[in-house]
Amino acid sequence: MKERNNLYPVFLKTNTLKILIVGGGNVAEEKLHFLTKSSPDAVVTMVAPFFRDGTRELALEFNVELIEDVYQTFHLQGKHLVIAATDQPEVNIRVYRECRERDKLVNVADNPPYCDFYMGGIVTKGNVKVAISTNGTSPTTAKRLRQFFEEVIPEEIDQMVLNLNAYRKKLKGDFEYKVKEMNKVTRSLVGDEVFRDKQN
Ligand SMILES: C[C@@]1(CC(=O)O)C2=NC(=C\c3[nH]c(c(CCC(=O)O)c3CC(=O)O)Cc3[nH]c(c(CC(=O)O)c3CCC(=O)O)/C=C3\N/C(=C\2)[C@@H](CCC(=O)O)[C@]3(C)CC(=O)O)/[C@H]1CCC(=O)O
Ligand SMILES: NC(=O)c1ccc[n+]([C@@H]2O[C@H](COP(=O)([O-])OP(=O)(O)OC[C@H]3O[C@@H](n4cnc5c(N)ncnc54)[C@H](O)[C@@H]3O)[C@@H](O)[C@H]2O)c1
Repeated sequence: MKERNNLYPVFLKTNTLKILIVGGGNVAEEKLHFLTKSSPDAVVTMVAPFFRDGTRELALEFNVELIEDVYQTFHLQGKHLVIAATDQPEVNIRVYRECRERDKLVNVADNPPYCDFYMGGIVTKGNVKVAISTNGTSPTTAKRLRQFFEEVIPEEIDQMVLNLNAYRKKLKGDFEYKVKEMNKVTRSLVGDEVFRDKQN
């Protein structure tokens, strides 16, 4: 059978969930960069004996706690999501194992078999967010698609969702009426051909 992406995307409230990144090198910094680009208010702790200068700058800007230490099991306490990105494969695998034992979601960066979840390519335009996954088959494609959508999705999309939100609040009627009305006013956003098969 043809392969398809069966992953289920969710939009995590990273301002209340606690994230741990193990490692402070290139890969850890890249993961931190994209995490804070999407979620500047994420609650992040990093543990490593060495941190890059760029990581220290990001940590200062985004209020990331840096612990200068080798990874120890107790660092997992209170964490919901864990990303392992050290250059020591045995440390990354230990983090993976100890997270699974504690029912914590874990991602060993760039190592698909050791990921409960993948980081995605992410486009943010105000309230609108698009997340991209290639099922772990081509991170480069995820990056290129992210760049493409950053270019083609207009900044004004945020004003549109705000206007629609305000319009919905003004509508008087039951849920069914509101659904119909919201679909009616947004019909022109998708091509006519969509309506040949669909009711809305
Ligand atoms: C999207 C993004 C998000 C982020 O990092 O936050 C992300 N990788 C990005 C970039 C990127 N990473 C790598 C390259 C070099 C290209 C290359 O070598 O092929 C580039 C491109 C570049 O840098 O140009 C290296 C790499 N990455 C993985 C492997 C292993 C493998 O492919 O098997 C290898 C080879 C390592 C090696 O050879 O040892 C694996 C993963 N990387 C993922 C996410 C997950 C899958 C996402 C999906 O489903 O598509 C997954 C599975 C796990 C994870 O890490 O979560 C971010 C772009 C952000 C942006 O630009 O917006
Ligand atoms: N740099 C890349 O773009 C790239 C791409 C693909 C794969 N990789 C692989 O990913 C791994 C990480 O690469 P990198 O460039 O980030 O390495 P790096 O040398 O820049 O960083 C390694 C980090 O791990 C930390 N570390 C080592 N032992 C630790 C421990 N016990 N507990 C906590 N932290 C510990 C170090 O202090 C350092 O901060 C390597 O195995 C590398 O081969 C790197």
